[in-house]
Amino acid sequence: MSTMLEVSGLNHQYGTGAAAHVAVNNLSFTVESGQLASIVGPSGCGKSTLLRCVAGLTAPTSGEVTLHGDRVSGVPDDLAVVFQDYSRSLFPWLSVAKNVEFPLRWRPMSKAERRAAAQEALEHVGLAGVGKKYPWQLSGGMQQRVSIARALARRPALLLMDEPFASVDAQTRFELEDLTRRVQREQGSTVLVVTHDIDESVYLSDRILVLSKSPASIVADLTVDLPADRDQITTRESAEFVTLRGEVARLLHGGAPEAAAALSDAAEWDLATQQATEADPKVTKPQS
Ligand SMILES: Nc1ncnc2c1ncn2[C@@H]1O[C@H](COP(=O)(O)OP(=O)(O)OP(=O)(O)O)[C@@H](O)[C@H]1O
Repeated sequence: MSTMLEVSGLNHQYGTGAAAHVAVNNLSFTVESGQLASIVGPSGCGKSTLLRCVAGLTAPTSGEVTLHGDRVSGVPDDLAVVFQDYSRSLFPWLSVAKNVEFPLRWRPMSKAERRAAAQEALEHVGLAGVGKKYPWQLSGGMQQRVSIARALARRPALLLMDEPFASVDAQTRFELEDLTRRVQREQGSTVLVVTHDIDESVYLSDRILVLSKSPASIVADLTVDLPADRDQITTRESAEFVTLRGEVARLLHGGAPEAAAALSDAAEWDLATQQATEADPKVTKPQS
């Protein structure tokens, strides 16, 4: 396997003097071509800052990022990012097909080739029939599928995903995790996912980089030795999954895996309660 991404001695500091805040501290790692790696770390530890530096959206204070050997300075043409907030990343005035085609406008492709690439990407994410609709006519999960299709249409050397499923319900999240794994394997893509969800990092990945509290540094680099064919029920019940989840939890929280499971459950509770409250304001979360 060849190295697709190399991060060397990366530091990032916001502000200067008394207001300075070091968000990322001397991070070094590589991601091999065709690998699906997750970055998991506590809230505010610097995950998004790291991702922005990798994407060329933020210049690191020091250190270097290279993509297939080329130094990243500005957003590389063959890199795509899927963000958490699909509602803000899709253009509401463009049809779904036009949204997916949009980043291809700068490629040396004919209109027909762009249209075909967009259609193929939509088929990959199970949305072959919705090209003429507008994003606001789709469910949240479908909109996030469109964002993924838009990223895939560019056949990126590296696909970055920043908390990509944090804004959808638990069932849709499972579907999107499976979709990501399937598409990644079909296309042999290299994917780096940032998540705060321990279970998701284990289920999705070939490898997990666990980050420390702020400023982010790597506390562990774990290989996920689960079968390539995964299933949301049997994989999550397997002894290997439970052991690895416990290991990540201990590294993150320095405590029992149950504590981390409770944290993950609490996050799902919050989301479910928020959705239920929007539907019926009388619904409230029970006090623990
Ligand atoms: N533009 C900015 N200016 C100053 N400080 C910032 C800026 N962006 C982020 N920070 C700070 O840098 C630290 C890391 O932020 P970052 O968003 O990278 O963390 P994160 O791990 O992605 O957080 P979360 O999991 O909550 O999304 C935080 O303390 C944050 O307040």
